[in-house]
Amino acid sequence: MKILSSSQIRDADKHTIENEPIESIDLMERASASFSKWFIGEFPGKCKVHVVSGKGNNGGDGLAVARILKRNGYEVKVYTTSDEGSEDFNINFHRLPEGIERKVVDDSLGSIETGVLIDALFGSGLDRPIEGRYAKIVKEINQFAGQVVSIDIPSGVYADNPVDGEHVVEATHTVSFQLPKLAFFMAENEKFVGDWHVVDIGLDQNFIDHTDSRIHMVTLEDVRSYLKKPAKFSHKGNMGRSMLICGSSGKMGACIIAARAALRSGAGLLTCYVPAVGENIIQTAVPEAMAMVSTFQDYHVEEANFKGMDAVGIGPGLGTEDQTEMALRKWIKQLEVPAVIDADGLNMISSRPDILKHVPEGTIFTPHPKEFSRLAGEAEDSFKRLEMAREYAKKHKVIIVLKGAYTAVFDTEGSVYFNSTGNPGMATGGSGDALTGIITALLGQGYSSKWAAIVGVFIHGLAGDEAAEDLGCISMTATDIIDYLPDAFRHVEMR
Ligand SMILES: NC(=O)C1=CN([C@@H]2O[C@H](COP(=O)(O)OP(=O)(O)OC[C@H]3O[C@@H](n4cnc5c(N)ncnc54)[C@H](OP(=O)(O)O)[C@@H]3O)[C@@H](O)[C@H]2O)[C@@H](O)CC1
Ligand SMILES: [K+]
Repeated sequence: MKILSSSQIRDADKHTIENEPIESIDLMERASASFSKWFIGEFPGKCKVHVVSGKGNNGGDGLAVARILKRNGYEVKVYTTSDEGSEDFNINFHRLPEGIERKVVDDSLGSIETGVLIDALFGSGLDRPIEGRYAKIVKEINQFAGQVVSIDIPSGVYADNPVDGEHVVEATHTVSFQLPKLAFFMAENEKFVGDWHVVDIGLDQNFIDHTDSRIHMVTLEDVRSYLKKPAKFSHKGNMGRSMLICGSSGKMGACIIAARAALRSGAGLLTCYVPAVGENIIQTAVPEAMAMVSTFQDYHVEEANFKGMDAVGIGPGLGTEDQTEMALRKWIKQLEVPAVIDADGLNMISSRPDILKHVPEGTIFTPHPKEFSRLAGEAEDSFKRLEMAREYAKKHKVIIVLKGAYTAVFDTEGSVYFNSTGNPGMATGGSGDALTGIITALLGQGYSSKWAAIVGVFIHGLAGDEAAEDLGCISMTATDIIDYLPDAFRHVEMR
């Protein structure tokens, strides 16, 4: 699914009005009906609803929603910051039926004790920080003890830029029209956006399809269409020969997790290249994998032999010994197959950036934000980090998997794909090692680097979601994520 900027959405809105054709006020009615349908589903008990409307079209939506909810049996009170506003605001202001309490407010809503508050103060037309009387209203909204539902976007949040003021509505839910907004994927906006939802308002799909956007959200349908099904005559040899270069004394767990995840992701033949300390451990814990053993006891020092391999995963539990760093340099120089580099592998590249020039095009890096800042420098905010990661991926011709609440995959052409699965329970030791194993296995099965990363991240998150459903976010471990991989793959396969 594409993510469009505010101005692109405005163009889609204009195009729809001209070409459907539909009057602007009727499009507002359609949007408000979609919002109300969501609202009624979420709050079926006929609670008291407080609608706070600004003077623009976001406020106009609020007024139409007030009318629709009243018709559906809710007790509704409307607060407007003026009695006049945009053309469509004015029409909906006059359409407010009897029986809806109205209040034109200056800088205070007055005391609101119960019910649900709908925030329609500002939408995508916000163009400066919220100040003065509006700031006081936002403060009151944030002091309200009940749930706050923002129409389209929380007031004070910009769709495409970082928040620049102190006064921003902290919504429990945000119901966005047609498409999600880039702002929803940024960690610092989580407290403003709450849980977000998208409702269809019937903007011209053809227009959206032909609008150029390099920002996407990966959906189940996307992954479904890219998932390779094993051919009828497949055998272990053509399901990919993959190698994981992993482990050091005290860090063999990372290796076991990556190996198990790779096997659960369809790796045909898996070899784990480990230091001697790891031989018995890996052979016992993961009997399905072969072990290639370094002569050195505690960590990696030598060249691995990649001959006959289809994909390589480098990183889980490697440690950052100087000699391992020397080895990493050699591995990277002799890489001729697709590879994913994670964790200690990335840390070593950060401390020796000259290694970068030897990294083959299309290699996948899977940093979390801290690892990314070691690679590319600190970013002021998530929007800047997004631009930095996009530039880094383009410049070095690598695929970046930037891990976070919404893990983002950056391809070498400047496009970014936000993942839509996963939960906070996955921020647990070993979770990243599992992802490395999954992506290595997919590379081995012939997925392009970009789609191995996108599909791998989605499946990893989906397995985490299935695990969380049964076990809860607090108790789940990386091993649980692996145990739920079969469910996740089945879920994607199901039609
Ligand atoms: N996309 C779609 O297809 C559809 C979109 N729809 C809806 O339209 C919404 C966008 O509406 P919108 O353009 O009228 O803007 P909105 O946010 O209501 O602001 C209005 C005015 O507020 C002002 N203002 C700005 N910042 C300010 C500040 N800090 N402090 C004080 N004032 C400030 C500024 O006016 P100014 O004061 O500069 O004259 C601005 O023009 C969108 O979010 C969605 O809900 C649906 O109805 C139908 C389909
Ligand atoms: K709003």
